[in-house]
Parts: sequence; structure tokens; C-alpha cells
Amino acid sequence: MKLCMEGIFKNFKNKEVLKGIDTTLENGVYGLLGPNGAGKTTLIRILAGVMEPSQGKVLIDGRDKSTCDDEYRSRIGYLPQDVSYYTDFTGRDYLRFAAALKGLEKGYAEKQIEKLADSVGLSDDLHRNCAVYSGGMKRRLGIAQALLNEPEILILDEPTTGLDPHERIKFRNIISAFSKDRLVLLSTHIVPDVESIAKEIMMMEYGTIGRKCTAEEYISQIDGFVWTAMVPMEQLVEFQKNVVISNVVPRGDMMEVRVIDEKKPSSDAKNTTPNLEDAYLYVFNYLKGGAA
Ligand SMILES: Nc1ncnc2c1ncn2[C@@H]1O[C@H](COP(=O)(O)OP(=O)(O)OP(=O)(O)O)[C@@H](O)[C@H]1O
Repeated sequence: MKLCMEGIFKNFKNKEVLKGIDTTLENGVYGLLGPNGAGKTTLIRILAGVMEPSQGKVLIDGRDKSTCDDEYRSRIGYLPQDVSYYTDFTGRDYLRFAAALKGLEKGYAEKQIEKLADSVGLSDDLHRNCAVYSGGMKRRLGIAQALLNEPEILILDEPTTGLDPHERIKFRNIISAFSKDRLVLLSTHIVPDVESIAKEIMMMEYGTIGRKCTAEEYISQIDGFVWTAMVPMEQLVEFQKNVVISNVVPRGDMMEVRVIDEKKPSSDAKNTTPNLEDAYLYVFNYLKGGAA
């Protein structure tokens, strides 16, 4: 399975939101990371087939998506950023409704609903009204919906926003288990959501994908650039004008700050092991020449 984006641009009136996306995805989990307004949802919507690019094309296994739209849709599962549920639907009603929209045969749909409810941990709740589901349950119902047609490509737009850590981990495990022999594209600005499960991470800003590589490659790029330093509380505001800070912890009268900088930020600063969150800040703050 190969999903290829060729020269994708998207304009909304005079605003150019996507500025030439060229990349190829194969089986495995890909993370799409970027700040608010980077263009992640716009790209996801184009790949999900609910929006057309202004220019450029999407190819699936070498075929232009626009020449095989129906087949393309049958091969993808899509969980949008905001899903609204009919308040008088039970979880089962919702999945039956989604299965009907996907044109699934009834017997097959019922089997899929039972199987997926089990894998997302909702079997005991399918009879309950969606309106009483927690945020995590609604997102799990959403993923079950996206998986109904056993898609080869699963596209998830900020699936874990608003979930507590327990639900986020549960969600991540479901995605990871599903991703074998499939392509999963997951957009988020929550770095740990993709750090452990993504085969490659694309960092997106201002409508372009700056880089696409593994978490380890991003992290190795900042080896030697992450520091911890002790800063007196009253100097913190001034200190953070000049450097990118990823974390601050009070230690008595002092503040222990985690700094991302190519140069040693103060005489007492000590190098520390970088993580993907540091790399994200480096790409989106330091490389742009601005402090956080
Ligand atoms: N239908 C639209 N009409 C006009 N502008 C739009 C439309 N959809 C998105 N935009 C603009 O395109 C830019 C990118 O939006 P998009 O939602 O794709 O970004 P994002 O990276 O997903 O952001 P977030 O993380 O906040 O969801 C934003 O400036 C947004 O206002």
C-alpha cells in the first residue's frame, strides 16, 4: 500500500493554506505534528476525500484518487476532529448508522460492530445512549466507526484531544494493534501520542512538511542542545526571552529550567538527554530564530 501526495496546494480565497505537499506514505503509523493552524486538518481532509486540493493529486498504489473515488473511500477509515453524535442514538445505533453510510452488508456490519466494540472496550456500553458517554468513550466509539470497513488506510485527526492519560494510552494501544499491515496517519499536537508508536513523524508548519523522519532521528538532531540550568526566580522572565525553555520546576528559591539551545545557556548548565518534545520545540522555535 502506497499513498502518495504530489504537489498538493490548497487555497481558501486568497489564503494559501497548503503550499506544495510532496510525500509518500506506506504501511505503518505516521504522526503529523504541528502547531495550531499549520494546515494539518486541511491535509487530512484532502486525504480523507472530504475536500479537494486546489492543485496537485493524491495517488493510491500509483492510481490517481480522483479516478477511483468510490474504491478509495472503501479503503479508508476516517475519524474527524469533531464528531457530533445524535443525542437519541445508542452506541449501537450510531455504529449501525455509520455502517449503512459505508454501504456495508447488514450481517457483516453486525459482526464488525460486535468485534470492534470488544476491541475498543465498549461491548457493555453499546446499548447506552451516546449522550452519556465520556469523552474517551466517544473517541473509542469514533475509532470503531472508522474501522467498520476494515480500512487499509486509517486517518485520525487529533484523536486524543481532551482525553485523560489513561484513555490516551488505551487509545494509543488500539491504534498500535490495528496498524499491523496498514497505514495509519495520525494528526496531533500532543507529542507523546506519536513518540512511541509512529514509524515516522512529519513536522508541519505554514502549510509545508519540513521534515519526515523517525523520532530517534529528530532526537539525535538535538543531541548536546538540551540543558538543565538553575535560575533565580526573579531572573526567569529575562532568561526566557533569550532561550527556548521546555520545562520549569521550582527548587527552593531557584527554578530548574530545561533549555533547548545550541550554546550552553549559563555557566552552571548541564547537558541532559533530549526527548521528542524538545526536538519539536527546537524545530518550531529555535530553528525559526525565536525563543518560546
Ligand atoms: N474552510 C476554510 N475556510 C477558510 N480558511 C480555512 C478553512 N479551513 C481552514 N482554514 C484556515 O487554514 C489554516 C489551517 O487550518 P487547519 O485547520 O488545517 O490547521 P491545523 O494545523 O489543523 O490547526 P489545529 O491544530 O488548530 O486544528 C488556518 O489558518 C485556518 O483558519
